[in-house]
Amino acid sequence: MVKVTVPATTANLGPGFDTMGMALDMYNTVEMAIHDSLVITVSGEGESDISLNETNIVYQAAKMVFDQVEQHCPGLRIHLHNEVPVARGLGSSAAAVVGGVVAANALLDNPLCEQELAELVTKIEGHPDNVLPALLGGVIVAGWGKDKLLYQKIVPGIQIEAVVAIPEFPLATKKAREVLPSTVSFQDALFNVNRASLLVTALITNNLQLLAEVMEDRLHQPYRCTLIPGMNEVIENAKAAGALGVVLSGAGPTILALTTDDSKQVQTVMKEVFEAHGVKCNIRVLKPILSGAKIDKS
Ligand SMILES: Nc1ncnc2c1ncn2[C@@H]1O[C@H](COP(=O)(O)OP(=O)(O)O)[C@@H](O)[C@H]1O
Ligand SMILES: N[C@@H](CCOP(=O)(O)O)C(=O)O
Repeated sequence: MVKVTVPATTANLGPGFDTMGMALDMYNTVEMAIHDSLVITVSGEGESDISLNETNIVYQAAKMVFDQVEQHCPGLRIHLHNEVPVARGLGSSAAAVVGGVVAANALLDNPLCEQELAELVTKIEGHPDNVLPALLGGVIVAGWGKDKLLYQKIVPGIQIEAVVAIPEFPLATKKAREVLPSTVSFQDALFNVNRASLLVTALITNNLQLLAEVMEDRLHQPYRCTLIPGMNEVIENAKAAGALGVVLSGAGPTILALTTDDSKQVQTVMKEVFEAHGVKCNIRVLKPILSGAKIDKS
């Protein structure tokens, strides 16, 4: 039996749409063993909603590893324990995909190397900005090159915390991608190239002042705010309360505010402004983590 622990992630980080993401200290676990049939059990977040049959994406991801090494996928006994809320923009699907792939690879004595795992989870999820930080930890910048996935892990030297305001309503990433435009203006494209480049620079040089200035986006947030009541007001008021960058976490609806010191005021403001717009939310204070999926084999 193998047990894989996978972190939550916050993808995009504002301007880094489908390109940048960061691992956070909230975890899902996947326990997997070969069995005479497929048996899936779930506890924690999503325990009454997550599929218990072949459509479960942890199983689907695991099966793709067996397919890739041209081995028949046996029956599997899978237990999932989830801390990551489902369809809230904290990488629950990414944690499921990474957990399934890493667990199956471990059951097969790790035939797939890191690059192969990174490319497989990205192909399954469709973009690298949540699955790669879930796999590798830290902040990841990634995208497809001509014939391979290009990625780089950044280890920020700055001590920051992430206040996340997690609305009680779910927003499926698929739905949040459907509202995105097929084309954007040259000015908006240039804006995001500029801010994403400056964001990477701020993280590498530990420049907090620059970080606070550049976590802005024109490619996805202006369109997704129509799906999340109070989103823009939560972002603006959290910044006014002293947060550094405040962005939509992944495809939402969670809003993430980076802070460096006492975040009590930021937490209060985020909760109150969401509630003023009829949205109940949970507030969690998370920390960026530098490690990704971890395997325990017994
Ligand atoms: N622990 C899990 N095990 C299996 N499937 C999961 C798990 N967590 C999430 N999922 C699947 O991922 C879907 C949510 O993915 P998505 O819409 O991308 O939201 P998120 O922003 O949380 O990644 C759920 O509907 C469910 O099908
Ligand atoms: N770049 C994607 C990221 C989705 O992250 P998730 O945690 O919401 O699954 C997007 O913004 O659609």
